[in-house]
Parts: sequence; structure tokens; C-alpha cells
Amino acid sequence: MAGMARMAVVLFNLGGPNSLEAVQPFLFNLFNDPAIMNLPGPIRYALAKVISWRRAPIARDIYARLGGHSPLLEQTQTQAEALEDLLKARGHDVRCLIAMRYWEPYIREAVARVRTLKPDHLVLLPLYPQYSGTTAGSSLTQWNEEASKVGLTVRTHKVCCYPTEPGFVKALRDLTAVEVAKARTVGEPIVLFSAHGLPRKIIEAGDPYQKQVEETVAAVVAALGEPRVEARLCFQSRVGPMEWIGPSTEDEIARAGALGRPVVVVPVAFVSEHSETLVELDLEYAHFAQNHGVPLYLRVPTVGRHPAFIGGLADLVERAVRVDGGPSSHINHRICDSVCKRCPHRQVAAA
Ligand SMILES: C=CC1=C(C)c2cc3[nH]c(cc4nc(cc5[nH]c(cc1n2)c(C)c5CCC(=O)O)C(CCC(=O)O)=C4C)c(C)c3C=C
Ligand SMILES: [Fe+2]
Ligand SMILES: [Fe+2]
Repeated sequence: MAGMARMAVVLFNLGGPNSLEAVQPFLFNLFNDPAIMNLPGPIRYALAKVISWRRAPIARDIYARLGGHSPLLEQTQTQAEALEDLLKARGHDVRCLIAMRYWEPYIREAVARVRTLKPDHLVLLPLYPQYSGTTAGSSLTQWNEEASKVGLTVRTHKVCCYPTEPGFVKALRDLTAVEVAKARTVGEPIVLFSAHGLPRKIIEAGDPYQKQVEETVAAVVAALGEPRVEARLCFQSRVGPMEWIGPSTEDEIARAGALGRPVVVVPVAFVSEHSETLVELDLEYAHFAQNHGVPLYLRVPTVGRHPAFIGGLADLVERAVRVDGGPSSHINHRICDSVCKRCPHRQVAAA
């Protein structure tokens, strides 16, 4: 059925600055996103200018420690290659493209490429396992805008989220088990599942992100098959003056330190390496752990191009194309119907 049909898959991610000069305009794009700052256009624009200028020196320092640029695009490219290779090995005629939300290659560039490719099926696949309006939702919304600007008429299938996708869960479980075993040379570890936080107001307005992160953690803990392991969910990367959801990853690290227990940190909402893992988790929190008496601090790698994860993404793509048409053009409608109150597939289904 999908056998000889031509497919394109667009992988969405946040994007990151490719030079230190790009840091401030990248931050401006982020804070000027109505999905991040829900304010009237001119006010948001002015505030985004101010906040991005204020944040830029801190962020430049973060990216300077990564050699002056974010590795996110290279990481995403290796994932796109692995996914394309696997789908081809499964017999599909497919191209995998990348579309970043706040820096190059931008979503409108991917729209232009899809327009020339003219595939029979297009699958939009956010590299965010858990749905948030600030991440996957923002990318899917911008895709709709850019696609309608140029009158793109490709048959489009959207994946909104896959918090308990078996391949994703298996990859995280395998990577976590390795570090837990290492930590046990020192003592019984506390396993801290660390997700990017969000302002509490966004969750209270119905964003399903936190609930879906909890689902991922529950699935990985179940797959670990060790009922006695102490696992906790916490949230990192807070910026700005608003109240964010907690507990914070730092508070949990301090708590483990007070107990003299080793810590295994599992990035549960990122699927590749970038500033939030390589700087925040590996440098800042590692240092914090040392200062708070944690005897051993280990960080689980992100799923990256782990075969189980890439296999899971390929399964999602195949299912998205198979359940073609109507409300099912969104493949995780079971999840969405129960929790994705503002999932973009609803608008697609209604249109
Ligand atoms: C699950 C993933 C993410 C959510 C949710 C998210 C929400 C969110 N982020 C900011 C502000 C910043 N995020 C920054 C970097 C960054 N964020 C994510 C993912 C999520 N963000 C990633 C993968 C990255 C790394 C990008 C890279 O290095 O390539 C930054 C820039 C770095 C810094 O200054 O610390 C900011 C700022 C907000 C405000 C928000 C929700 C409201
Ligand atoms: Fe972020
Ligand atoms: Fe959905």
C-alpha cells in the first residue's frame, strides 16, 4: 500500500544557534513565539527584545562551552539519516527532512523542499516524545501557517506525541540500566528522571506535557523491572521570573547528597544532546552534585540514534501513513482524545 508511494518525513526540533552572534536572535525568536509568551503581538515583540538581550550573555556563555554553537542540528541530522536508512531498508521510497522552530533550517525551508519533492505522503514527526503546546504544538502550528501561505496540498499525517512508544521506552530503559549498574558500585542510587520544566500556568491551562512525562517515567520504571529502585521525576532548565513546575532537579540532587546516595540522571524529554544536557546536566548539575555530597553522579545518554528508538520512530511513520484520512490522520488519537486538549490534530480533523 505505502510500498511504492513516495514519502517525506519532517523531523521537528527546537533549533539552536550556529554561532555566538546567532545567540541573541535565536533567543528573540524563542521568546517572540506566541506559544511561549501568550501576549498581544506588539507587547510580545518588545518583551522578546528585552528578554533576549538580557539572557544573551548567559546563553552565549553556555554555547561558548560547546565550542560556540549548539550540536543539536548535527545530532538531528544523524537521527534523520538513521531513520531514512531504516525506512528504506523496510522498502519505502522516503526522504527525511529537518525543520527547526527557532533557528536554521527553518520550517519554511522544509515546506519549500516538500513542495518540490511532491511526495504522496508527508509525515510530520516532532522529536518531542511528550506533547506540549510550547514545543510540538508550536512547530505543527507554524507548519500549518507556512504550508497554507504557499498552498501546499500534500496529504499530511501528523504525529503529536509518543510518550510510551515501545522502542523509545526500551532505548531509555537499556541506557538507564547500564548507569544504574555502574552506580551500584558505590551504593543504591536515586534515579532522577529529569525533564525540561514549564511555567505552572501553562500546565494549569491544560497542557498535557507533565502528564505525558509521568507516563514515560512510569513505562521506563516498569521496563527496568526493579520494584525497589527509587525513581523520581524532576524538572530542569527554569528561566525567567515565573513559577515553574517542580520539584527542581537541583533540589532532588541536593536531597540525594544529604542521604549520601549516588545519583543517576535520566533525560526523559530530550532525545539528543545539546546545551540542556551537555552543559546544564553534565557541567552545572554535576558540579552542584559534587558540592552537595553526592558520592557519584552519572548521566544517562539521550536516546539519540539508539536502534530501538529509531525503530520506534519508523513504526510511528508507518502507522501514520497506514491510518490515513479523517480524524485518524493523527496517529496517537487515543492519547490525544484523553489528554491533548489542544492537540493540533483536532483542528486538522475538524477542517
Ligand atoms: C521538552 C523540551 C522543551 C520544552 C518543554 C521547552 C520549553 C521552554 N524553553 C524555554 C526557554 C529556553 N529553552 C532553551 C533551550 C532549549 N530548550 C529545549 C527544549 C525545550 N524547551 C532544548 C532542546 C533546548 C536546547 C537548544 C540547543 O542547545 O540547541 C533556551 C536557550 C538556552 C538558555 O538560554 O538556557 C531557552 C532560553 C522556555 C521559556 C520554555 C517554555 C515556556
Ligand atoms: Fe527550552
Ligand atoms: Fe493529538
